[in-house]
Amino acid sequence: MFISNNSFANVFIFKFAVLKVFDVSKVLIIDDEEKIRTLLSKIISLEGFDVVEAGDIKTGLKKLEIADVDVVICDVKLPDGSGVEATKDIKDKYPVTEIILLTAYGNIPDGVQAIKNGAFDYITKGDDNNKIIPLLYKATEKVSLAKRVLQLERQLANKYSFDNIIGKSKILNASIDAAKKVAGSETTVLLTGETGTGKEVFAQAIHNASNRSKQNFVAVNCSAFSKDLLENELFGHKAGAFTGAVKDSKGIFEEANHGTVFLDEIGEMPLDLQAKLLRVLETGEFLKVGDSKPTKVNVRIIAATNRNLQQEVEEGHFREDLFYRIAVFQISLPPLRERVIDIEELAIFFLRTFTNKTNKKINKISKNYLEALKQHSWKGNIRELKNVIERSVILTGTTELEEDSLPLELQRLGTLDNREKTLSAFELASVEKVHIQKVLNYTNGNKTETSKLLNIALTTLYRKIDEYHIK
Ligand SMILES: Nc1ncnc2c1ncn2[C@@H]1O[C@H](COP(=O)(O)OP(=O)(O)OP(=O)(O)O)[C@@H](O)[C@H]1O
Repeated sequence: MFISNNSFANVFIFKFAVLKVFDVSKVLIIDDEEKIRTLLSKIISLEGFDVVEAGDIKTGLKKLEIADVDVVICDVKLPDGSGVEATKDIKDKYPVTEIILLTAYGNIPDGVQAIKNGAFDYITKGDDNNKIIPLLYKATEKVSLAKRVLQLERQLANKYSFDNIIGKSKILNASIDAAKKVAGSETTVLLTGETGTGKEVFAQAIHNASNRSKQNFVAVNCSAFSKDLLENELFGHKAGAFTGAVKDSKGIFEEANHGTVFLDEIGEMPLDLQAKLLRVLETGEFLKVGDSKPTKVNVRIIAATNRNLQQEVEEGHFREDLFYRIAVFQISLPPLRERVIDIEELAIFFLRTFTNKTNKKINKISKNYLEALKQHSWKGNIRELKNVIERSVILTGTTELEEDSLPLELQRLGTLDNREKTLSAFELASVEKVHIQKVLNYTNGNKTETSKLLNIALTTLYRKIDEYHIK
């Protein structure tokens, strides 16, 4: 039982009408007494909140799955369990949602336990009538702040600007200049380049330098989904569109409304989705899966590919009209082997990143190590370099990165000045060294097992390890 006083509604509608400063928040009332639910619902709706109701915990949990609820007002004694216990389950599943418990008169322990279980607060039915609306405002304020923090954290994690794109080479700077010029416009941009050349980093820098920087930047990798999943990911769906679609769901285009959508690996997008994308580009409209009414959005598109899209068009894999629509402004990102001059700066940057993470005191990169980096062909570009440095930092126990901490395929088996001490890549012994190292890796460094697998005596293995300087 909750309110018996009818003047309650009038007092609070008057008192708090002026305080309506938040977006419409959704409140779920879980109470088995219909009269109370209806009255509470009326009062809360009059305050401008969007209200949903449930008569028991099970129905309440279902409503939580379907609606984006900010605050739950929950009775303690419900036909299928206790609201105090349900608080725990709800907070586990929806940590941002706040819960206000309605406890029985004089039952403080319930309230205390509810707060221990994560409730925002509790009020005593009938006694604390005048507290419900102010408490609701406080709870919704906490929810909006939590949502804002989540959004800011997401933005911060993605905060790339042109200033922290590392590299001084002319070829990279030409790409940066072009990107800076186009950033402030609304033009669709196509970034091309091999894998790991920094296309996503550029896309984020363009977004952050644009007028849309305070809005969402949402990235999707078109090659990571099947056709149906990608359609759902991009455009969202209506409840009931397919088995399991219990509630309306926003797609990436809606999430990024007023912001930027980054379509990575656009060359992998199936042809019929390309038609839908063209429509978004031309009209700003699309149909959600299972919907008959178009949804309108305002997004800027930045696309990226490591394929030759022109060739994909010629081969019939990519729509020509879409190609011309997205390739308005193309920026190509150079592979790392074409900007060897940037390798040192990048290596120092990643060394700093990983020593900070691991608390190691490595502050130097040896000449040989750097030379080996410069001679490598870097098919995985900056991503590969980053991984190589991370590996070396893990393996290094001194203050300097040495060549022997590099993967074997990067180690130059001998430099010009100490050729006599090391092995030429053509010598049979170099193959033996690599093979022993591989078997040692396979056995996690277990020498007895390694010698057995190699079919040599353990003493021979030790001799060879010493001879080839295997670590
Ligand atoms: N100029 C740069 N300075 C520092 N880090 C960079 C730079 N460019 C790329 N990186 C880093 O290299 C990695 C690969 O970059 P990114 O994901 O942007 O490449 P990509 O071209 O989009 O790759 P893919 O085509 O495989 O999606 C990331 O970890 C990124 O942080």
